[in-house]
Amino acid sequence: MDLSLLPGRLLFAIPKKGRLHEKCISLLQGANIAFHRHNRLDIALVQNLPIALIFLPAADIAKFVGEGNVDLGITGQDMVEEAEVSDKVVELLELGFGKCKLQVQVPENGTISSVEELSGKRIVTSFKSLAEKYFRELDAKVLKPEEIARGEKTRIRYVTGSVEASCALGLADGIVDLVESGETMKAAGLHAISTILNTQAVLIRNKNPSNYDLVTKITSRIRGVIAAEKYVLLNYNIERTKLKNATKITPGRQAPTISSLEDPDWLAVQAMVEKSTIAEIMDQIEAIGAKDILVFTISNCRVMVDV
Ligand SMILES: Nc1ncnc2c1ncn2[C@@H]1O[C@H](COP(=O)(O)OP(=O)(O)OP(=O)(O)O)[C@@H](O)[C@H]1O
Ligand SMILES: O=P(O)(O)OC[C@H]1O[C@H](OP(=O)(O)OP(=O)(O)O)[C@H](O)[C@@H]1O
Repeated sequence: MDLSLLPGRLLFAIPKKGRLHEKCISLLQGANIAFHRHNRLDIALVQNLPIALIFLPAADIAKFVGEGNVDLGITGQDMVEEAEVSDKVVELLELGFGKCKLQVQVPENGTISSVEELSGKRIVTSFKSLAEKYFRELDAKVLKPEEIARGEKTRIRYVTGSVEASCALGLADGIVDLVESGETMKAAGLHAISTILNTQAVLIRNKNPSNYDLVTKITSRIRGVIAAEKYVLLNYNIERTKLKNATKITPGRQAPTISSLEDPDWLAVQAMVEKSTIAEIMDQIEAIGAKDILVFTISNCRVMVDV
């Protein structure tokens, strides 16, 4: 990595591959952060802003942002917690993708049905520090001090992947692993008995970024891209007498835009609506008499909404 190119540039770490990578690339495109990544290079200079993109494993980004001199990064909240840097980074935005849960799982046909029964037994995971913290607190409640003093605490073993096979292969009594659809857990004959945390991809910065103004600009652009993906613009016409009922259904983000029509008995309404609810919303307003219902996608925006 040719570090001579970096002075004066904000360092922005992006997952170099894996399930978060593609979404991150489309976020950068939506935020007009233009770059060309040469094959196999882990650094790309942004052409239209003083930024250098650093492509790293998602598992390492939290450490580089929290303890290194990387200013900004995108990774999973689980990675931030696992890296034990949550006190060293500032979470700027939840990005709405990469959602999953870190859960304690045991064999469905086994004898263990609660986490308390796992205290003192064997756990396998790729999230060693999170699992150790969780079971240290559990052991303190469940085990006697003399049992802990005798070393009878829960034993946490680290594996890099295929954690779900650990019970069947006799290495563990339970596992701590991520669950998104639940397919892997089900296929492995496991079920969840406790959730340690919910996680999604986040934009994080370190406590003293090299360029606050640029961090603010990037955050605002990415917030706009996320909001534009989450919302659509709904337009429709409604009789003036039904406006109150209609705007209860489509209150908009701050308030709906109401425009008059040539026909004094009718009004035009425009409101932002969450994409995930648009079909149901259209059903409801059509049922009360809305006409000419049109939905427009938002290519980009700057609105302060929870994303
Ligand atoms: N089903 C899932 N399995 C693993 N990680 C997931 C899942 N769903 C969302 N994530 C998020 O993605 C992060 C893992 O991304 P990462 O790129 O490190 O691994 P990966 O997608 O499994 O790719 P690779 O195995 O090539 O490293 C997790 O920490 C979590 O935040
Ligand atoms: O609930 P699901 O949608 O099935 O996803 C959860 C699985 O995905 C991840 O494994 P990954 O696919 O990254 O492979 P790995 O086991 O090598 O980590 C994770 O470790 C779980 O095993």
